[in-house]
This record gives sequence, C-alpha cells and structure tokens, in this order.
Amino acid sequence: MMLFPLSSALQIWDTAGQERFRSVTHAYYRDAHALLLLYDVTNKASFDNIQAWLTEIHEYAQQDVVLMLLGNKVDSAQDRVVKREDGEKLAKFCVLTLLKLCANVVLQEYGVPFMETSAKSGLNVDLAFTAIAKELKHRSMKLPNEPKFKLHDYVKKEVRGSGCCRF
Ligand SMILES: Nc1nc2c(ncn2[C@@H]2O[C@H](COP(=O)(O)OP(=O)(O)OP(=O)(O)O)[C@@H](O)[C@H]2O)c(=O)[nH]1
Repeated sequence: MMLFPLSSALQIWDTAGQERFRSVTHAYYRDAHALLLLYDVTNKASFDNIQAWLTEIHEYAQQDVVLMLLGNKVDSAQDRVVKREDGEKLAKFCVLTLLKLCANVVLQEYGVPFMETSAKSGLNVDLAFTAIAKELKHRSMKLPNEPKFKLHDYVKKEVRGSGCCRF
C-alpha cells in the first residue's frame, strides 16, 4: 500500500467468525496491531455479536490496538435490518465497554471509528485499510515535528455514505 511518501505492507488475517473456531482466533489477537470488527447490516445477530467480540478483544488483544467498526453489505439495501445510526451508537457503546475493560487512551479520547462498507461494490473498503495503515505508520514513525495523524478526523472527512444511488 502506498502511503505518500512511503509504502507500507499490511498482513491481513480474515478470522473465522463462527463460535467453533474461537479458540483458534484467540491466537491472532495477541500480535495484531489493528482489528476491524465487522458486522453484516442485513444480519442482526452479527450486529449483536459485536459485544462478544469486544470482550474477546479486551482479553486477548494488545491494549493500544487500533480498532475500527464496519457495517458491511450496504449494497443489499432491501435486506438491511441494522440502521446506520445503530452502527454509530454501537461505535460509541464500544468505547464505553472498552473503557470499563481497559485504559486505551486513543479510545478514551475519540471512540471507535465507524463506517459502512460494501465488499461487493468496494464502498469505503480502500478507505478502511488506508486509514488503519496511516494510523499505524504515524505511530511507528513517531516524528515529533509532524502533526499527529487523527484517525477519526480522517475517517469523518473521507467516508462516503451509501445513499440511494451510490453503492
Ligand atoms: N451483497 C454482499 N455480499 C457480501 C458482501 N461481503 C460478503 N458478502 C457475501 O456474504 C457471504 C459471506 O461472506 P464471508 O466473507 O464468507 O463472510 P465471513 O464473515 O468471513 O464468514 P465466516 O468465514 O463464517 O466468518 C458470501 O456469500 C459473500 O459473497 C457485501 O459487501 N455485499
């Protein structure tokens, strides 16, 4: 991935969401620098499951892990059961839950960034990965004279809505 003026390599693991693979996925948390929490906007159970994933994150992930909440499949507008506002509320709730669980300074200040995506149309997919990569890059470079990268501001500025005609 090119992040001007440098490039970045991301190693991406798609962990199995099913309960029966849970013990295997624990192993991935420990060394992860970022976690993308995905639910399916056409599947309420996947939305409700985010709470369980947060508990897992607290237990197994690094304390300063970069988190992002994504509501996927927004191209399936006719099957949508989870509203965008519910996702936004959940992103705030994620913060409260994690604050109870840990003292992640980044989360305390800004909350969990949230956006809706479509793997089918590509809506916001590049943005999600670019935002994560930029955040990690800035953290790793630690340049004192560089302005701090603000993940939330970046996501807010760049995010595209699914709207009626933009999948
Ligand atoms: N319409 C639509 N379908 C999608 C989208 N993303 C994934 N799918 C479909 O949803 C189904 C499940 O996708 P997966 O990527 O296997 O979902 P998963 O959450 O990784 O599933 P697990 O491996 O069980 O955790 C597949 O049929 C995909 O083609 C999307 O953005 N829009």
